[in-house]
Amino acid sequence: MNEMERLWDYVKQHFRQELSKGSYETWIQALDPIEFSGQVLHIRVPSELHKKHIENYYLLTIKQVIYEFLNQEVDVLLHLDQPNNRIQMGNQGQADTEIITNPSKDLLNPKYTFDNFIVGEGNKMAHAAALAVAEGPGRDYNPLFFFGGVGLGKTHLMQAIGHEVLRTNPNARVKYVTSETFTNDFINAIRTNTTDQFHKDYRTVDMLLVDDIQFIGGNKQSTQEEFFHTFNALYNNNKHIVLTSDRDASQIPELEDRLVSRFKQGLSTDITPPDLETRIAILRNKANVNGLQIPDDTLSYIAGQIDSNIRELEGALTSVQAYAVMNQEDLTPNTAAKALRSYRSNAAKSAPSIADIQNTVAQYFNLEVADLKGKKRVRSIVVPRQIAMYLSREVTESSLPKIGQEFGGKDHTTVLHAHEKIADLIQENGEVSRDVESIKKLLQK
Ligand SMILES: Nc1ncnc2c1ncn2[C@@H]1O[C@H](COP(=O)(O)OP(=O)(O)OP(=O)(O)O)[C@@H](O)[C@H]1O
Repeated sequence: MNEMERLWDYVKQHFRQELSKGSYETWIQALDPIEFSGQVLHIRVPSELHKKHIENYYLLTIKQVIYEFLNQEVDVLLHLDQPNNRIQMGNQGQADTEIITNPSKDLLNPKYTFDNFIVGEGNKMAHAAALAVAEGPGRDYNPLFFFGGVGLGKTHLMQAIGHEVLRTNPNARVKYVTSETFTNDFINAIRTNTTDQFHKDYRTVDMLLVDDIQFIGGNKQSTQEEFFHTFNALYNNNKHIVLTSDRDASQIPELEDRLVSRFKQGLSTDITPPDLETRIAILRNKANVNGLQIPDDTLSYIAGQIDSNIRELEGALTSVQAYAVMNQEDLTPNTAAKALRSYRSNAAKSAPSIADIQNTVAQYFNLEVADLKGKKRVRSIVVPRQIAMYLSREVTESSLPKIGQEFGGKDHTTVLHAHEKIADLIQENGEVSRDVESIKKLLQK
C-alpha cells in the first residue's frame, strides 16, 4: 500500500463509521483517488452530481480527516470522470422565513424504501440524487424531477425519499399524491368552498411528492395556476418538491411555460430500463424479501425474458413461483419457461385490447368503431365513446395518452374526463351502469 492508498483508506474508514451504508456506497466509495503530490490529492468523481454533492457536503470533512492523518494541510481537487449529460442542473432558491405549522401525512408504500431499491446503470444517477435529497431536503436539487418509462421505479424512488426523511425526522410532514389527486382535491376544494383548507394541506408540508405530474398538462388553467402557487409557496420556504413524469418537463403537452421552467430549475434525471445484471439483482432481491429460494439460472432465465418493465418482471417471478407450487415442480429454468408461456397466453386471453373494447362497445350500441374514434358530439355517440374510454382505462394496462391515441388522437385529459364521468354515472346506478356491466361480460367471452 502506498501513502495515497493508506491515506484514502483512513478517509474511507472515517466515513464508513459516519454515514449510512447507502450514502457511503453512493458518495464515498464512488471516489477514486488518482494522484497525491504531498500537498494536493487528486480524486476522480463519476459525475457532475457527485462532484457538486462532495463539494457541498463532504469536502471539508475529507480535508479535516486528512489533516488528522498527516498533520498537514492538503488540498483536495475533484476531477470529473465523464460529464453526464443526462443531468441538468439549475439554480437553487433562497430561503424564506415563513414557519410551517400544519401537518398533512400521506401513506407511503412500506416496500418502497432505499433498502429495497437495486441500483444499476439506468437508475444510478436518479438514485444518487434521491439519496442527496433524502439526506438534506430543502437544500439542493429542488425540485427533483424523475422521468422515464412505465414501471421503472420512479414512484419507488420518490417514496424512498419520503421514507428516509420520515425515518430521520419522524415529525416531518411528507405528502405523497398523484397529480390526479391534486387536481381532484383542488376541484373539490372549489366546489365545497374549502380552498383555505386545501392551501393548508398542500402549502404547509415539509416535502411534497407528486407522482405522474405529466397529467397536470392540459388541465384547466386554474389547476395549473394553483399548482404553480403551491410550488412557489413550498420552494420559497425551502421545502422540497419531488416530481415524477413519463417524459421530460419540456415534452409535457400543454404544460404552461412557467411550470416547465420551474420543473427544470432543480435537477432532472431520467431512469432508463435496467440491464440484464440489474434485472437479475432485482429478482434476487424480490425473492429474498419474499423468503423464496430460487436458483440463479432460473432468475437469469426470467430476467432474460422480460426486459423493459420491472413491474412485469415482478409479475413474472410471482407466476413462476405459483406455477412451481401448483405443479409441484422444482424452480428450474425449464419450469420457468413453461410458467411464463402459460402466464403470457393467460394474460393475452384475459386482457382485452383497446381494439377489442372498441369493437364490443360499437356492436353493443349499434355504432361504427369510427364513431368512437371520431369527434361527433351527439349524446348517442358521446356516452358510448366515454364508456369505451372508461373500460380501456379499467381493463387494459394502457396509459391515458395511449388510450387517447387509440381514440383518434385525443388528449389524455379527454380520457381522464371520460373516465370520471362514467365512474360518476356508474355510482348513480342507472342505465349506464347496466350497460357497462353487460359490456364487461361480453368482453370476458
Ligand atoms: N431498482 C429497483 N429495485 C427494486 N425494485 C424496483 C426497482 N425499480 C422498480 N422496482 C419495482 O418495480 C415496480 C414498479 O415500480 P414503480 O411503480 O416505482 O415504477 P414507475 O416508474 O413509477 O411506473 P409508472 O410509470 O407506471 O408509475 C415496483 O414494485 C417497484 O418496487
